[in-house]
Amino acid sequence: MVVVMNKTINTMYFSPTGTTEKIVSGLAEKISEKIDREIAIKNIDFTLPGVRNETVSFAGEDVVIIGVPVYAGRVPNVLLKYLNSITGNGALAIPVVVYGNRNYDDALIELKDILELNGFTVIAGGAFIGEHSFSKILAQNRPDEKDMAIVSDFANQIYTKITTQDNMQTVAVKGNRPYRKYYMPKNEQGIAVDIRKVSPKTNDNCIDCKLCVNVCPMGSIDDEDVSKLNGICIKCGACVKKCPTQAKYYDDQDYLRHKHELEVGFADRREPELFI
Ligand SMILES: Cc1cc2nc3c(=O)[nH]c(=O)nc-3n(C[C@H](O)[C@H](O)[C@H](O)COP(=O)(O)O)c2cc1C
Repeated sequence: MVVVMNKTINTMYFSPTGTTEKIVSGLAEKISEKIDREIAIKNIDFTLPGVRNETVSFAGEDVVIIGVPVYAGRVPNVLLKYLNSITGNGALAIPVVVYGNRNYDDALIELKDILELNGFTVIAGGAFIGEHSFSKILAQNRPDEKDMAIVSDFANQIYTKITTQDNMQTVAVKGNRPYRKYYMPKNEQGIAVDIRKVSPKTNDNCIDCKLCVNVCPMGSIDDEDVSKLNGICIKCGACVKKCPTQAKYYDDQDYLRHKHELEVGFADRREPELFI
């Protein structure tokens, strides 16, 4: 039997430190390798704010692999408006969430619900692990080779599902409804602390290359004075991890305590979870 897949493979991701991009692109590449003809993967990287002003809509012949990092156990709230504006028109979707080895809580079910409300048919979903945005040691260098082997296996399963089922079955994923509240760090007394106002400082290593200005997903770093913020900071880690001279750092005690607590408390390796 010759299996024909007349689908266009699309990827969409928000990925300030690149781990979500690695999983989503890896999945798309592995699926397209199975298809017996040259196909181009269409990609929308919506990490930068300008891209999120453009409207996006799909059609029935599209397969869309869409990924976001897990922030506070949920889909990053700054993305909700954009995500809700994407139209599926019956396209098949594979939601992917990538988390920093603590937990993905209700992020995957939330992303799946958003996609279904937008008119997508959700046929598979996955939660993967990426190096934590706050840390250089928590889930260090993940996704790694072992993760990418699981990505490859997941791609095979997705390909099989798409090419063998006439009536695409939707998938159930792990998570609670109603969703749990946004996860909040606690201080030494066990009281929840709000680190939303925390933002990175800039030290003398800064060579004013403006890279941070160009990678900030909120477009918040002042072009003239890169130590100044003109908008909100979501603590995504892009400016800190991408700075070529390690000039961006945090000194907020609650933030640093939380980071340490995560590094100590969630050191045991977690493994990807696939739903299909
Ligand atoms: C504001 C914020 C909140 C986060 N919350 C969680 C969380 O609840 N659970 C978790 O395991 N990781 C959490 N992370 C870590 C990221 O989900 C993880 O590092 C992810 O791989 C980052 O994706 P990216 O490389 O595509 O930016 C959080 C990161 C940030 C910036």
